[in-house]
Amino acid sequence: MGLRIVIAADPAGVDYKEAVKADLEADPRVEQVIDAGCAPGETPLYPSIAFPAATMIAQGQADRGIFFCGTGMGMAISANKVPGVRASTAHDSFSVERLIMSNDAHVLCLGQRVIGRELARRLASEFLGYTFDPASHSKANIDLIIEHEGRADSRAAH
Ligand SMILES: O=C(CO)[C@H](O)COP(=O)(O)O
Repeated sequence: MGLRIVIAADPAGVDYKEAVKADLEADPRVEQVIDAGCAPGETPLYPSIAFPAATMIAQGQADRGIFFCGTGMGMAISANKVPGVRASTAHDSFSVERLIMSNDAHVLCLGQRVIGRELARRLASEFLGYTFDPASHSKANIDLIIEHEGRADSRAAH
């Protein structure tokens, strides 16, 4: 079964979102592309786009996300506030590889004001090519993050 990818951007990242969206729609590894906005010409604040987009992953409606803003950082910070979602900016091939292989992340965040369009398109494609190995030594790190989130949730509930 193919990947379900949610894409999202604020106004500073929308041009790259549109370019990557076209790539994903032509990618045989991708089963579904979900565009969580914004549309060109809209002017939302980035958290208002990132929260619902990341929630789609937390709720199992999407497998991974590729989010865009000026630097990639605001979208990453916002996405990480959604429990269960791991997101980071990564602007080179090695970091994108480790984002999956070390961090089992769900969301790659890219900065339209930081890297060129062709590099963004390439990194988005590379991001889909990796699958986390649950037998790797990195699993213990991920488990500790998940355990911490569980504790944080139970504290919030009391
Ligand atoms: O890059 C951004 C957030 O990390 C966003 O696209 C622009 O944010 P701003 O500098 O607060 O306008």
